[in-house]
This record gives sequence, structure tokens and C-alpha cells, in this order.
Amino acid sequence: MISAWTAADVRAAEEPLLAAGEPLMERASFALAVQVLADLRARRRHVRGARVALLVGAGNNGGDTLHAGAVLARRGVAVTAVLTSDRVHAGGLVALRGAGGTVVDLAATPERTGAVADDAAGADVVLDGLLGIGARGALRGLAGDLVSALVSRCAVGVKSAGSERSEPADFTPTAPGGGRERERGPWVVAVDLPSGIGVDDGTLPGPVLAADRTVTFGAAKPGLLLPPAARVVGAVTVVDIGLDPAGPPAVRRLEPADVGAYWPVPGPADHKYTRGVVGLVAGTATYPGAAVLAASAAVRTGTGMVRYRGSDPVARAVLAARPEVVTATGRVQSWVVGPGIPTTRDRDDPADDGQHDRGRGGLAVAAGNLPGTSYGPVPAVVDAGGLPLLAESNPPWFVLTPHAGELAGLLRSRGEDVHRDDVEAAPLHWARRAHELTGATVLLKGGVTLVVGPDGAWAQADAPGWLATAGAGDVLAGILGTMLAARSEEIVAGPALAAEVAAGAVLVHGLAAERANPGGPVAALDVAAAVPATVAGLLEQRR
Ligand SMILES: NC(=O)C1=CN([C@@H]2O[C@H](COP(=O)(O)OP(=O)(O)OC[C@H]3O[C@@H](n4cnc5c(N)ncnc54)[C@H](OP(=O)(O)O)[C@@H]3O)[C@@H](O)[C@H]2O)[C@H](O)CC1
Ligand SMILES: [K+]
Repeated sequence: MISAWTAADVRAAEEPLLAAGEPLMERASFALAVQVLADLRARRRHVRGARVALLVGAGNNGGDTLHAGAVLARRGVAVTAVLTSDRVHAGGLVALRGAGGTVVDLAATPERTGAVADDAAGADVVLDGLLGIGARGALRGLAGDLVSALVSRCAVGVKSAGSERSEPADFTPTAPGGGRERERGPWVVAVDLPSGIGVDDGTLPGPVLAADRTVTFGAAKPGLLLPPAARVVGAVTVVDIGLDPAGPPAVRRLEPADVGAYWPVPGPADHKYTRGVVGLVAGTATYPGAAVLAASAAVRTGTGMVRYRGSDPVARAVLAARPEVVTATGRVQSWVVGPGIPTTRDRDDPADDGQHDRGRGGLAVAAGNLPGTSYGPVPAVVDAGGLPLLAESNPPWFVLTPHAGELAGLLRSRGEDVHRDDVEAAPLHWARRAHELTGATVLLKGGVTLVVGPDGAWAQADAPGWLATAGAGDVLAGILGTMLAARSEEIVAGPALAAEVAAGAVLVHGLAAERANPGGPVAALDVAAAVPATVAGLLEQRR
């Protein structure tokens, strides 16, 4: 699991160590230099003679960078520091000069920004040491101008808030090659974090130079895990400098071994009800495929049984695809309501196929609001056409699975003036808002999928871009329904667990897509077909 703490929590953890004279900056800068040397060796035969440009800001982030530059210079690297402020870290500057590095005082000659950007763009490596956790708002002033000039020269990055986004990058902390190999331009290493991202919320308020690697100190920060900034961080390396942040992390990311560790493996005493039965209200005569996809995914994720609820023609299609499914009503341990159901609330909509009523019934049972049922409340997945069926207030064991447009619609129906673009620009904020307004756990689908529950947020970046295809959401709903059913009582008793299980479902969904066709296009049904082997692979990784 990768845990991220806010800038304030990191600073609070640094303070006692700094007060005790711990050499945090030396540890950080040396580790940074070691990583840059490794990246250089992965990209060229000799380190000696390589060119490294340091972008240096006014604070300690720049101090880290200058000290790291001194280590590189002493190993024969040609290091040039570009100073964007007249207040750069004095000790770092002395160290760099003492090691033979050169200095370009851009602050004194801002008119040379274009020429300096040309030089930096021709370096082997650029270290982005303009801003760290002291950032406030969009990158401004000379630092902002320099980054904007570099972005246009390196052709990867964010020119300004709301502009086209950079290419997706990997969050692969151990990948030797770091993130995506760039056809041209320097290898960009962000110091602590890419300068100009929202440190605690992952927004991109202004120009940001996309990194191939981020070397972050002490702990990951939320902005490195959260969309949209998570797409410009490259491979993330967390350097231990002795910090121990207090309190719960603000954002977490499950890794495969975490999901394998808690996957329920049936034993001799198990039967379908101990494994979990999923009640599925999905699909209509207009959209029967969603029911087939969700049912296939639920069955293949290892549910005890799926009870399908829907019209006869759709039931026939589901049974033809998955004969394991039953249409008899009865006890279930989770409900999945909404895939392939129209999002109108109109009961009289012929396209509704009676699914809104069936969905309302399922959610009422799931919430424990239906007197007379012999079983207690159970978790629920509320997707697509299920979202308008939600009550004003819902239990946290309900997991909503909107994409950005559906979330905007849900929020507007509860009085917020928000549209898809707003959600995509600040997904954590709006997912949190939806959790506050509905009471439910919110899984906001996207290139990086967020899950917000009662005890914080999860950010999963396991999905290849190929997963943006019709039916993928129906498959996720099925996977999630099975995973919730398997731990139904535990989740109702401790509702914060719903978010962690949902994050796990997102990880399984993404890994199954990768397994279905590594590096290439996938069909949603093939993703469902790849789930059994994906789960087996997770179980092999149990710590
Ligand atoms: N404390 C330590 O010994 C260690 C710190 N680490 C590294 O330090 C940074 C945090 O350093 P800090 O000095 O607190 O802040 P920054 O370096 O991030 O930058 C602050 C300066 O940047 C200016 N600033 C703020 N926002 C912007 C912006 N949007 N655009 C341009 N410039 C901005 C700010 O200017 P003011 O006008 O506010 O003065 C400051 O001058 C941390 O990230 C680590 O890299 C080590 O990791 C551990 C040891
Ligand atoms: K930085």
C-alpha cells in the first residue's frame, strides 16, 4: 500500500527531526543524486560528461536540488543551475559551486528565459527543484515562465490550467526506466513533486513540467496519487529520510499484494451463502448487454451465486451467457443496481422495463429499510440508472460508481452548480462533496479512479487507457458486487471497509484489462474473462 500525507502533516513530522539537527536535506539530496545517476546510467553509457540542468526555486526544494547537483558534479556530470529567484538556498549554492557546477542567474536576466529553456531542453536530465510542499497556487513569476517555455520545448506537460493534459504516466515506483520513455527531450526528474501541482488535492492550477520520475522525500503526498496531477508525476520513488507522519494518511493506494492478502479463499465448510450471493438489477430490453457483462464479471470474480432480476428477454440473454446465474428471488449478500438502466426517474418510461422498481426494492433491502425481511442490510453497488434511485441519505456500505458526468448530474440534483469539466479538474473535491451529500461511499471512475469513504480517500491508477471502452463500467460493477458480497457482514459492521474493498475491485478491474491483452485494446467481456487468472495471480503474491 502507498500512503500519502498532506504537506502540513509532512512538515509536522519534519519539525522535531530538524530541531534535533537531523540532516534531512543531506539525506534527501543524496538519495535524489543516487536516483539521477541510476537513471543516467539506464539512458547512456557513461555518466561522466552527461549534462544535467537544475531548475532552482527560492525554498528548500531548491536546496535539495542544489545539493544533489553538487553530488552529480563531483562525479563528472556537467551541472548547470538555473536560479529563478534572488533568494535561493545559500548552502546549496556554495556546495554546487564548490563542486564545479555552473550557475545561470535567470532572476537577474529574465529576458534570457527562452534561451535558458533551449539549453535546459537539450540536457540529458532536468531536475525540477522550483517548488516543493511550500507551493501555494499555480506556479507563478519567473518559475512559471520558465516551465511554460520548457513545456513547449519538451512537448510534454501542462501549459496552463485547463489546457491539454500531458500523456498519462506510469506510477511504477520500481520501474527501472521510470515512466514512459520519451521520444525526445530531457529526462525530467521532479524533486519531491512536480512544481506547480496541487500538493494536497492533485489539481493542475497552472503550468507544470511533466516528470518521468518523481523522487519524493519522507512520504508520498496526495497530489502524487490524485488525478489529474497523478498523470504528470511519472514513476514515483519514495525516499525514507526518517519521517514518521502522525495520523491517518490523506490518500492511499492499494497494490496487488494488499488485495491478494485479504482475498477470501473458500474452504471445505463454505457454501454459496458463505461465499456471498449477488442480487443483480441490470440491463433492459434496450441495453441487455450490460446485464450480461455485469453478471459475467460477478460470476468470474468468484461469487457464490448471482440472482438476476430483470425482464424475461434480458434474463434469457444472461442465462445464455452465464448458465450459473439464477432468476429465482431469495437471500443475497450484496445488490448491484443500475448497469444498463436508463437514468431517468420516470417509472413510466417503457425503456425502464420495470427495472427502476426492482432497483428501488433492492436498495431498500440493502439499506435495511424494508421491514419484514429476515436478513439485515447488505452492501450495494449503485451504478448508472441506479443513481437517481438513491434516497436523500444513504449508508456508507452503498458504493456509488459514477463517471465524471454522472457525478456532476448527481451533484446537480442535490443543488451543486457543477459540470463534468469541474469534476475532472478537481475530482477529489467533488467526490468528497458527493460523499458528504449522499452518505454513500463514492467511486469516481477515471484514468485514476478515486474512492472516497468515511475514513479517507483511495486513488487507483491500475487501468490501462484501453479500459475506456463500452461495458467496462458494467464489468467493474459485477466485480465489485462479488467482492462486497464476500465480506458483507464485515462491511456493514465497519462501513469504512467498503471503500477499501471498492479500491480493490478497481485494482482487479485494471489488472484484468492488462492481462486480457497486455499493451493493446480490450473488449469489456474479455476483461471479465481475465478476472479468474487475475485473482489467482493476486493470491500468488500474498505477503
Ligand atoms: N525542511 C527541510 O530541511 C527539508 C525540506 N525538504 C524540501 O523542502 C521542500 C519544502 O521547502 P520550503 O522552503 O518549505 O518550500 P518550497 O521549496 O516548496 O518553496 C517555497 C518558496 O516557493 C515560493 N512559492 C510558493 N508558491 C509558489 C508558486 N505558486 N509559484 C512560485 N513560487 C512559489 C515561496 O515564495 P513566497 O512568496 O511564498 O516566499 C517560497 O519562496 C520540500 O518540498 C522538500 O523538497 C526536504 O525534503 C527535507 C528537508
Ligand atoms: K519540485
